Amino acid sequence: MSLLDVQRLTKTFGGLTAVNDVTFQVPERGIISVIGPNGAGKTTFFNLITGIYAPDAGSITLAGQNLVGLRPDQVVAAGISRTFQNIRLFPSMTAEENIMLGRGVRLKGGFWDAVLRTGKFRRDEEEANNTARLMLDFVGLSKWRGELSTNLPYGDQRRLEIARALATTPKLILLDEPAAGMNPRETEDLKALIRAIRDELGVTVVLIEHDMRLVMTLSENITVLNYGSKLSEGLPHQVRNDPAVMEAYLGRGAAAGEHGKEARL
Ligand SMILES: Nc1ncnc2c1ncn2[C@@H]1O[C@H](COP(=O)(O)OP(=O)(O)OP(=O)(O)O)[C@@H](O)[C@H]1O
Repeated sequence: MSLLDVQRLTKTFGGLTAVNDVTFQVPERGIISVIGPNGAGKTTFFNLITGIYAPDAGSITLAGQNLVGLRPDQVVAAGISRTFQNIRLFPSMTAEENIMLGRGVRLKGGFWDAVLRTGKFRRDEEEANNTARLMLDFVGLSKWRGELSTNLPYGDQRRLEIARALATTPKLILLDEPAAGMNPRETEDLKALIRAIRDELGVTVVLIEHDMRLVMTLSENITVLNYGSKLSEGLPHQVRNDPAVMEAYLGRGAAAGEHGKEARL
């Protein structure tokens, strides 16, 4: 059984079908990429899985549990966390505090436990602290623990976002363009981190990425979206050699003349 099972998912915005009848399955402990030209529907697809948008049709299950109709925080509690295309850290908080916020969804105590600082609250706080330290260590950012997140180098801010998503102890993590803006060295480090997330934490990874070198060397399976529909799917070399994929990229890339990395499969 797939860990994530998406069947015939569709989402329209007015007259535009952003995601069109997409079926997508992710095996447990897989590293899977979703690629496609700009506007292909990739982020909308993630937004549907994470409860930001409700689909018009189709089903989404995680380990057999239905996710359609859940709020984003409920999807996190069910076991899916994510990072976003643009950095979404709290700049006035330290690296550690940013991660503790991510942990909030797993806390057991309620509002009054926090107000009254009950034993349950203190245990929650201690657990959040421990998780934050473990995750900082895991992504290699221990030295930045007490530093404001805004003062971290760019690549480290992106790693911190991943640490925050991991602090919710997900079954599956969705990474939306994790290598965007990274230099080649940072991208290599990111590749190792993504492998460690799967190999050491046992967390399944799905990423949207435009950096084709990263996608082709890291992914076990690739799904290509184009105008909201699934255009191709398969092993990296199969997708790379699929004429329909080349045409989708080169057609648009050549027309726009500016897609850079995207056009180079
Ligand atoms: N909230 C919205 N309202 C209306 N249209 C939207 C909305 N969100 C996305 N779209 C449209 O849906 C289509 C798919 O957009 P989406 O952002 O999912 O593509 P993408 O593949 O993630 O693109 P990129 O690679 O540029 O990030 C686009 O035409 C976009 O303009």
